[in-house]
Amino acid sequence: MAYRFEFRPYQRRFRQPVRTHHGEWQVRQGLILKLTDENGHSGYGEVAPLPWFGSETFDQALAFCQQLPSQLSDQAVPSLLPTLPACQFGLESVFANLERRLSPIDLPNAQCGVLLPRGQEALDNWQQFWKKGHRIFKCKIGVDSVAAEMDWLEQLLGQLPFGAKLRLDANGGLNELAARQWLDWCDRNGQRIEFLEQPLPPNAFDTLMRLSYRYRTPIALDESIASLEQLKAHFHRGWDGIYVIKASIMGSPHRLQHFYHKYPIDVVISSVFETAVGRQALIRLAIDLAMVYPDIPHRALGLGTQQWFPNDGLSQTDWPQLWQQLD
Ligand SMILES: O=C(O)CCC(=O)C1=CC=C[C@@H](O)[C@@H]1C(=O)O
Ligand SMILES: [Mg+2]
Repeated sequence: MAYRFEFRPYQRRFRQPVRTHHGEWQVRQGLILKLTDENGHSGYGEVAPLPWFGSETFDQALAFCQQLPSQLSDQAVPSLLPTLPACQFGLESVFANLERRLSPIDLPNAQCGVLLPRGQEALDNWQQFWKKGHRIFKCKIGVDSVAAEMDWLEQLLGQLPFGAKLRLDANGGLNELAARQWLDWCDRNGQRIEFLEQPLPPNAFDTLMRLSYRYRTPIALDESIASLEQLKAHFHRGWDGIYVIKASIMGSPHRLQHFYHKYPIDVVISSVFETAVGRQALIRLAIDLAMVYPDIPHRALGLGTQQWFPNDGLSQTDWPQLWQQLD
């Protein structure tokens, strides 16, 4: 069967820059894909590059989409180069969305971790999310001094009810001493810290392994395992911590699911600040993975990022309307 392929670039300015050890991120650029079959049914997908995690750039993804024919067959996808993981994910998703014809669903808020702003704004904002049912809160560290960030987070823990859990994310921005200070701090805060994400850069694998044995608080990796090849390498080198999977930049979701069938690793499906189109593909993937091993407890998804954008219509799940407004 032949399908009409269309794509529309988008860009979304964050309400405030996302400040991490990588720097300040002001605008999210991506592409929405649309595939229409001969009966007029359409499916949608999203290409959301994250080059500082190792994916292609937006310009490379745009150039790739521009050179695709306007008529695609379903053999078009598997042959993508591994250097275009966000395009690979988007194309497999658009075919799956068309073929499965599932209506958009949402997550219960308790199953969706919220990325809070830093500092005083986190103290001012967490309650609105708690009232909406969120129980998992993520905070970025590794930007200011350890002392200043610990002071802020102790204030936050002092305000959070005991049912809440914190995820800390250093984006590889700590050195070993600071990582040990943070892990000691996490251990001293008992069960209230779910994990410490990427305390050291990806090239510090041996130290990350050592720290994962020395401290009780789990260590989660995302920059280290940004591609499926890196994920497999970490698994076979013995990483038995948490895998934060940014599936939107990890290429084929089918290949990821195939690996998970064989090795049910401890996974968090995490956002790269996609629109509702990409977010829906991640929710579907998370459900598919959970259904493989329904008896394993599954961690909340890291998809609580919509509040970082103004109400620009790209968080809605009325995709024909979302598509129209990109014209
Ligand atoms: O994982 C989450 O809970 C939210 C998404 C998130 O934290 C990130 C998305 C994209 C890039 C980074 O700034 C950051 C991360 O490092 O996980
Ligand atoms: Mg992270």
